[in-house]
Amino acid sequence: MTVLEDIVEGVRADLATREAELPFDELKRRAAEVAPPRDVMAALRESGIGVIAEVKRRSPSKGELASIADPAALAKDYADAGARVISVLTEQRRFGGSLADLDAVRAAVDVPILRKDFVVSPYQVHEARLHGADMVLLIVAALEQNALVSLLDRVESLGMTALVEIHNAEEADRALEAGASVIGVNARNLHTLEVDRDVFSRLAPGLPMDVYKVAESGVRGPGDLMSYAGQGADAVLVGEGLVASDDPKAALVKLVTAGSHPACPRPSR
Ligand SMILES: O=P(O)(O)OC[C@@H](O)[C@@H](O)c1c[nH]c2ccccc12
Repeated sequence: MTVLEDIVEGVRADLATREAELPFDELKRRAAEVAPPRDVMAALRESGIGVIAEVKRRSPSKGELASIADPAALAKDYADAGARVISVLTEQRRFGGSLADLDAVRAAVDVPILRKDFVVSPYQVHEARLHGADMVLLIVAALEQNALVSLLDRVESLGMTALVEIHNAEEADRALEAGASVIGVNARNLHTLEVDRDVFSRLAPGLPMDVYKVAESGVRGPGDLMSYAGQGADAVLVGEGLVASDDPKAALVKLVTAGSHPACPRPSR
C-alpha cells in the first residue's frame, strides 16, 4: 500500500464515524446556514507573489514539527503578517489536525481559509463549509477522474474555490480536464515523501496562463519563494518553514516582503 492509500484508508474510517454521528442531509442543512464563503480569488490576485501559510503539527515525512497549542494565535500571527490564505490541516492521524483547529482559526481571522485534507467524499466538502472554509484541497492522485470532477463541481456550487493538487504531467492534464482554475504543484513525492523543487519548473510551463499556480512544499525562506516566482508561481504554500521556525510571524513577514518586493519576478498576465 502506498503512503497515500494508507492515509486515505484512515481518512475514510474517521469519516464513517462522523457520518454516523451527523447524517449527510443534516450536515448539508447546517452548512447552508453558515455565512457565505469569502472571495478567495480576489485575495489571491492581490499584487505580488502570495503566501498561503499553513497550520500543520506533524507530517508523515518529518514526524512532529510543532506542538501548536493555540492554532488561533498562530493564525492571527499569519493574518497580521500578510498571509493571503491560511491553510489548516484537518487530517488527524498523520498530521495531528482536526475540524476543531478549523473552527478555532475561523473564529480568529477574517482571511480566507483552506481546508487541507484528503477529500474523497462530498460529505467532507459540506463539512469544510460548515466549519467556515472558503477553499478546499482536492488531490488528483487520491481521486478517480469522475470523483475529481464531481467534487470540484460540489466545491464551486457551494461558492468555495478548489485548490487542485498535482505531482506530474498526467495529473496536470486531469486537473485541467476537470476545469481547475487554481492548481497546486506539490514538490513532495507522495510515494517517497521527498521534496524535489524542480517539479514545479517542469510542470508550470505546460499550464495555461490563466490558471492560478501555487508552488507547494519545500519553501525554506525568501530564496525559494523568489525561485518559484521566477518559474511562474503566483503563490507559494508554506508549512514547515513557518511552524518549525522560532518565530513563525517573523518568518512569514520575510516571505511576504520578498513576494511583494519590486525585484521579485511576477507572473506575466
Ligand atoms: O511543510 P511544507 O514543506 O512547507 O509543505 C506545505 C504543504 O505543501 C504540504 O503540507 C502539503 C501539500 N499537499 C499536501 C496534501 C496533504 C497534506 C499536506 C500537504
